[in-house]
Amino acid sequence: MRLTLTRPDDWHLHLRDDAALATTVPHTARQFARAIAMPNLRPPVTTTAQALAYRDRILAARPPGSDFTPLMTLYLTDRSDPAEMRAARASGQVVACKLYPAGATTNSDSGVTDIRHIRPALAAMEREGLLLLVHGEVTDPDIDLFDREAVFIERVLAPLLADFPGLRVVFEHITTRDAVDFVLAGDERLGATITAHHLLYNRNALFQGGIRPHYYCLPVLKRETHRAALLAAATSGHPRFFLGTDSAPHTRSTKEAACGCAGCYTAATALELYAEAFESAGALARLEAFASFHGADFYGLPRNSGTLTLERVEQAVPASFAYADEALVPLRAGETLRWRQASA
Ligand SMILES: NC(=O)N[C@@H](CC(=O)O)C(=O)O
Ligand SMILES: [Zn+2]
Ligand SMILES: [Zn+2]
Repeated sequence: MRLTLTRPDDWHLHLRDDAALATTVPHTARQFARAIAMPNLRPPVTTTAQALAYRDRILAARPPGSDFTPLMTLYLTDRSDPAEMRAARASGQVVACKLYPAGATTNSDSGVTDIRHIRPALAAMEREGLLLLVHGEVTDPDIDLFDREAVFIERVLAPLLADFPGLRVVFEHITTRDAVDFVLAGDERLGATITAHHLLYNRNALFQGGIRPHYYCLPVLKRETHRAALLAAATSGHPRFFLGTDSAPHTRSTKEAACGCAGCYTAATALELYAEAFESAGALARLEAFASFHGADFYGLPRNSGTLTLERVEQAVPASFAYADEALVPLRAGETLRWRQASA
């Protein structure tokens, strides 16, 4: 069996930088025409000049003949300058800014400590037509880790949407039924990305016979009722849910550690993982819209031409990839996937 889709885009991706790009860029370029390049580098990408320089490094890592296009983002901080938003828009390469609540996730220590600090920047984004992408978790240590997304909706996201009625917002890597319901109840300014791993796994995967660091990401996997709600949303055909892998590489030694990093690496087999999830719901016919249409439409960008074909032939996932001078362990390392990309 074969499944041919319009070439998809990844609306949430971590490519990292420098030597890492030699691994990450070819993996993503093999499947995706475009990807939103997350700005949580060290130091973070906070200016248009930094974003354009980062873009050049990504382009230089493309395989020969690849037309893969990174879409650039800026990292919001307490000191984000509204004037930077005009420069970002004028560059034609920066499409969005990313809100990381300070301390919420990997490389978020320069993130925003209070939304009030970025009100001028948000107003400028609204004027310039830049999207706001959010890591939607509160960082309040009194809030249970599994409740941080739901509390973010109520404390931060709902007021923010009300205060900036012209801002388009993507609720990134949603993990709960609460987030699905909030997006469904929202207007056309609010979209959401969903990862393959949150469609395929619930939190049991983290503890299957022992602790499984390669299933640890943020927001953390939730209980089965939430996974089921995400799968229903992704396969519903609703246009404001779209593909964002959140593929987030960390070296083996920083994952398999006493205090391991958050992030699952899925870019090398992203479409195969999504195909498994959609097949499990009997919804393969809806994969193309989720992967290739809804995101482009939400961002106001043209849909891609060209196609990607998956075939229902098993493939083994490598135990690891070379990554700078270290090893990178992908999700499902050493296991088998039901689908593989044809001839690429
Ligand atoms: N998702 C993750 O667990 N990690 C991401 C950061 C993020 O997307 O929150 C990373 O950069 O490693
Ligand atoms: Zn995040
Ligand atoms: Zn991410």
